[in-house]
Amino acid sequence: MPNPDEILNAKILVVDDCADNIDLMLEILRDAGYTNVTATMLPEQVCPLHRQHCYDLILLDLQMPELNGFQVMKGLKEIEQEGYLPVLALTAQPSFKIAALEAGARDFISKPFDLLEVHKRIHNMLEVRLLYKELASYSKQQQELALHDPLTGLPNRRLLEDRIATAVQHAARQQRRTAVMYLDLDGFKAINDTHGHAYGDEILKQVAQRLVNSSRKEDTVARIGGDEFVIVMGDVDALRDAQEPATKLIEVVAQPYHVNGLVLQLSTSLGIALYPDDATTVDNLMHVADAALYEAKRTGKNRYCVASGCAAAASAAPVPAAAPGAVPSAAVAAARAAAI
Ligand SMILES: Nc1nc2c(ncn2[C@@H]2O[C@H](COP(=O)(O)OP(=O)(O)OP(=O)(O)O)[C@@H](O)[C@H]2O)c(=O)[nH]1
Repeated sequence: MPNPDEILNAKILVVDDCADNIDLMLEILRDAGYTNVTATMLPEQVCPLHRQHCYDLILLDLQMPELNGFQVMKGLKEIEQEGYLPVLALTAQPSFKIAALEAGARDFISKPFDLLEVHKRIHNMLEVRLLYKELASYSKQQQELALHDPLTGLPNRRLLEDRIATAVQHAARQQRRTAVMYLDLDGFKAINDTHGHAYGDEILKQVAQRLVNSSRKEDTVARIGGDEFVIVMGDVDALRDAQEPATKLIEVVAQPYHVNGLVLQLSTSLGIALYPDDATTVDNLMHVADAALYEAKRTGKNRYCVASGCAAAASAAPVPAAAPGAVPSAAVAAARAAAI
């Protein structure tokens, strides 16, 4: 529920073609403690002003010569993105009251003003408006959470599948390819076991950031499980367009990590599947990329394999040496041993 300060700080616009009416309303609002109040005598300015300031309340006179309040509300409806018209209509015409509500106003105040009624209606409307905004922002937050991984902020599996489907549709229309790259860090369990889960979390966040920084803006980088990430590349012509980025990703993951005064290195394995060469559905692309990843793990880790012929395309990205003063984890040691 919005608190009294939030209500008094709400953004209010007064619209009236009569300067005396504006002065009176401004005085009423300021006396009541409202701090964020502006006014205009130009009805054609209401939409541009609302687009810019997103008012919590618009006190709108209905009878104005050039553009009346009903026309202003029509314009506001077109630009109001949240679907909530924060209009309180001001009218001296009893017959306009219902018409104003039908046109989208939330409530009305009759002229001449009854002070008590003005205060109550404005307060009640702001309370509902701010509550509506809180709910809208909570619901947006919930949607974000449902589609993103809370640790890294990356898209989760649900959003990833959607992105693959979109990329595949686009590729089908353009007669192009889509690459799905499935990454799994090598020996990550040992990092958790040696340095603790919180330390592992920090590494995962840094890996996520590096993958994002090394990918194109239009690619999707998702985290779909513990130490598993997937990158979707659209607009791919041939396998080599995925192989070069794959090598780069393996290299950036292998750069040293500085966490809690320790320097640590790790490697990653990666499987590549191409639409439409290796599979044509989202599930199958993921499945085939996962199988290629498994092959990369099986043949020594710290490399990529492609779905169509892993052995031939296996990358020989070197396992990085530990930096001076490094504390190599069991994971790195294992990866290095596997690569020798
Ligand atoms: N820190 C942290 N660890 C996680 C999280 N989710 C899963 N894990 C751990 O990540 C590890 C994943 O290890 P695996 O991929 O199974 O095994 P690995 O040691 O990486 O071995 P290979 O994949 O064969 O190289 C497991 O120990 C999980 O408990 C998380 O959110 N944070």
